[in-house]
Amino acid sequence: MQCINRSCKTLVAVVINLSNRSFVAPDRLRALFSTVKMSLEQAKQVAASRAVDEFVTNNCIFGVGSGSTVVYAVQRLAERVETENLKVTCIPTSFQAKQLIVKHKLVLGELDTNPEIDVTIDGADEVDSNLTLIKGGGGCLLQEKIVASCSKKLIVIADYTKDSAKLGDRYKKGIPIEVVPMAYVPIRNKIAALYGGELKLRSAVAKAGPVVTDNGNFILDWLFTNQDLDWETVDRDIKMIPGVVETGLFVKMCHKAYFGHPEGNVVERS
Ligand SMILES: O=C[C@H](O)[C@H](O)[C@H](O)COP(=O)(O)O
Repeated sequence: MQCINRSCKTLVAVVINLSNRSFVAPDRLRALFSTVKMSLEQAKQVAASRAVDEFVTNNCIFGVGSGSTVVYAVQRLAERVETENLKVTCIPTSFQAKQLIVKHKLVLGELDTNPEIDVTIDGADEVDSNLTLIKGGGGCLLQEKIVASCSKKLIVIADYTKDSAKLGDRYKKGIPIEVVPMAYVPIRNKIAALYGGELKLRSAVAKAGPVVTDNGNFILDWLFTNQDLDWETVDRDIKMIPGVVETGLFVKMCHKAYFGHPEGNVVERS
């Protein structure tokens, strides 16, 4: 872990050198970036394992969140199911989550048969000091919010870079808003008129045109400018606009958050 810290410091030095226009060998730079990325993955993994160890119990109904951090939670869950012979029914929050459940040979459930979930473990794009969340960086906000709303507890797992005092301090891509495709322009205008900022239709990476969600909708990313808004009111106001399906604002839903650090420690907030 000291090695990771050293690498982070070296990377900072490299960036300073770059800004001073000193020469840096590309291979060395690539290696440093990859070390920092590795340490972020380790941070996600320790947070995920801690949450699964603390909240998953025998016979529980378990909501499986979406995103890269949740991958580690499902891996840890599969280990525990195997070694402790646990019975856990998993409710997915996305196509990705469903694939993870199937890949790890876990029991797949659905809200039709399990409308009450004991605990859901999910990632987040940003978590503020009140446990208000921005979610939906991966486009899964709608099913994530439905599953969270059916859960006795929503537990967030994240690396330390998601831990924020105020929304917008660290996550710069805005608040995702899932909308019915035909309404994206009027919705964009109405939100800008209500609260300001800029709304961008999210573009797909390996496809021409916009991202289409698991539910066949579009995503607007709202780059808000006022960080001191009452997020509960904002969430309600935006959802009143016809054509808005859901927002990535999760207010008063999160029970506890675990932030993993590269050194292996986990900071908890509840
Ligand atoms: O739509 C995606 C979800 O809200 C994710 O939980 C969120 O984007 C965090 O993902 P990651 O764990 O990859 O940072």
